[in-house]
Amino acid sequence: MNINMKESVVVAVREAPYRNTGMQGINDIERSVLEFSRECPKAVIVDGTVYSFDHSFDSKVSQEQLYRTLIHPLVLKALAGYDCTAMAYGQTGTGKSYSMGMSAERMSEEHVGIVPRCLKDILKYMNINDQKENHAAMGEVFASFIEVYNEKAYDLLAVDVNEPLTSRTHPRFTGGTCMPMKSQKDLLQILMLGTKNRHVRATNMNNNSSRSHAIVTIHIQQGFQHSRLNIIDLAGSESVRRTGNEGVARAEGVFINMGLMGINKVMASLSAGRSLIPYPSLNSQCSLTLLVCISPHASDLNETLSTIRFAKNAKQMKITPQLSQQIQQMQEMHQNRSSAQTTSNQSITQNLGRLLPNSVNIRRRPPLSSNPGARNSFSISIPPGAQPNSRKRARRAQNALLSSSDESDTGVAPTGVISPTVAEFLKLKKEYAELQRGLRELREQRAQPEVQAEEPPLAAERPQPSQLTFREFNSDLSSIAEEGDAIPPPPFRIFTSSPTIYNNQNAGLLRMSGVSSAPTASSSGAAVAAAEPMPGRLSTRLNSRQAQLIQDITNGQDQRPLRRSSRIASQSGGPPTERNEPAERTEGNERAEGPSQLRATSALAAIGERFTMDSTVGSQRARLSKHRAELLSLLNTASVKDLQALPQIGPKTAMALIMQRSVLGHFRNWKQVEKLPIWKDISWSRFAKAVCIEIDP
Ligand SMILES: Nc1ncnc2c1ncn2[C@@H]1O[C@H](COP(=O)(O)OP(=O)(O)OP(=O)(O)O)[C@@H](O)[C@H]1O
Repeated sequence: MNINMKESVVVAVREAPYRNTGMQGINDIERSVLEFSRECPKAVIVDGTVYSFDHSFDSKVSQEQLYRTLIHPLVLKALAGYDCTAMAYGQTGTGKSYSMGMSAERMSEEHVGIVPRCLKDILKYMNINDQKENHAAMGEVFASFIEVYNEKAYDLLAVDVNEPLTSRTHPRFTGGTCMPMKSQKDLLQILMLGTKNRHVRATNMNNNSSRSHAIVTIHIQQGFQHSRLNIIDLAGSESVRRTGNEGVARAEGVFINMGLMGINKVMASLSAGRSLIPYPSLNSQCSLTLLVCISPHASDLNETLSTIRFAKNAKQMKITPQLSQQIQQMQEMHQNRSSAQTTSNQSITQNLGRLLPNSVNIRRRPPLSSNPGARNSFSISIPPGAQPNSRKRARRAQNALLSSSDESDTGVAPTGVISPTVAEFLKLKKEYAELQRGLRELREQRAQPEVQAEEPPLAAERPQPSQLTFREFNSDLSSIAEEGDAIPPPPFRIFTSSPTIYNNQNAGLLRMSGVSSAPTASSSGAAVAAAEPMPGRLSTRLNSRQAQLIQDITNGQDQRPLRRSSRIASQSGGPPTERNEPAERTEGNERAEGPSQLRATSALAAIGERFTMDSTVGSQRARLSKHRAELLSLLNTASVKDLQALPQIGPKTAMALIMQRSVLGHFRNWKQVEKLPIWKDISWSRFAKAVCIEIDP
């Protein structure tokens, strides 16, 4: 799923079922004023006029579909650190509370509403489970439940719910009692308490009409990062005449309408570009998803049109979602610490460009369009007198709408800010998969003898180990492993399991045909050309090869091959470079790769050196220690993207590492890294094995 973190306002419309006939469809007595068309899923036709929103749901939409399409992206945004609000608006009795899932009464799976579904996903993504020990949890989740009744806020979870939050005992609005959430059971409890305490009353329009605006806030705490997901069920707009309310109920109705008017004013202010809005969940930095519920009844047409107007105005709001301040500070810290990273990222991109086929797209996103709120909020009117074939015309209009909204989609571009967000994860994951595919293809090409014979790469053109970028190096590791000719056995216990480093996801398996298991420098060129795909597990193969090599070393025959660049150089007739010699770095290279990049590459080069280590235990230990230090410094400076180039580090782990690093300042040692709550099950030991830092020297 592609989520635009900067998409500010999403507006959807949902048709309510018929009040008397339930879901049976068109009522005999009252005609429906709403029409939906499959060809134009974003539009709703209200009494012949087409209105287009971001989503349009008829009365048959399930709660699950509604949640997945409309709210799930908001949950991901909240997890990525944005404050978000989902709000239901509409006439009384049109299903706002039902959609939002504010009630604890009807909890069969089919009818579960938005609040429980949000919490379920948030707990899942944050790895919070009350059945398990929460050592692997990514943070904590809390929830509060308040209502605004007759213009006063009440904490529905407080001991004394009749004490308004704004009273003297609470000099400042506190946001209500926050309860820790570890499971759906915890949520059910607060929903039950809240529903019990919330003001509801039977009216002519709804047996269980909410008389207050209710707000469930899910607080997501990840390190210093605190984001909120507000889920608001507004009380329904009502006409005193139609509800037939008298006395207190009538007064409530007046307050409800006043409150809704206040929200209208806020929206007008936001549309006018003002940013100082005294509403925590409806402001210029909070992503908003608005669900408007409308009635199909002809007798409700005025209210329906008024609701549609509200929705159209909402779409005009100028909202720029911002990461919470703490995250922004952390990002700044991170950017300062690795200011050279941008340059290095660029060089990674350039270098990857060299390595990858043209089809692999690693471009940055284009900048944000100037007015993102202005799209998808338009309508086409069919003049009432212009029948008889208004439906046909409406459909034509819809088609026009469809194509124009598609065009506008391409016009609105997401931000160019590279933030460690869920969208980034998804995008990076995709990019990485493409990248690996590209590398595989490239390797396959390289493995073809005729290609090699035609254009042997010159040693000078080949990137030397210390010049390699992060991913190149990784790919180099795997391609070296694939060539399979150069891997020395681990002569002491530290490396007994080190072959897993080659067995990362990049590794397509190749075997050497017609060459010995430990080829010499002179044979290695031919060996590369003779490489061919071989099924099976690399680690198993390496183990048998190790055994052979251990034997060779024990017999005093050091047949370690030269490094890859040397082999290639010898292939092209040039002089082989010195084994393990640090690559010469030109001035241009220095500039292209920032310090952190150089650290990254040298750290990885240290991993590479393991292939050609001397056999003395002392020097091995010294190298391992250097390698560990360099890799740690890499962990302290690398970006989310770069971290993912390490074996066993996926987007989530990379992001979690960055978060932890921001919280701790930097990682002091590997023990500290090992203790981080980000490693699940055996993921730490896998990672430690894969990057060869598993045993303290
Ligand atoms: N899509 C739906 N499917 C099944 N039942 C629904 C649906 N929408 C609403 N209902 C039912 O209609 C009734 C009124 O819905 P609900 O109380 O959610 O309306 P509301 O808009 O919140 O009203 P109010 O503003 O007066 O509180 C409830 O009994 C609810 O269960």
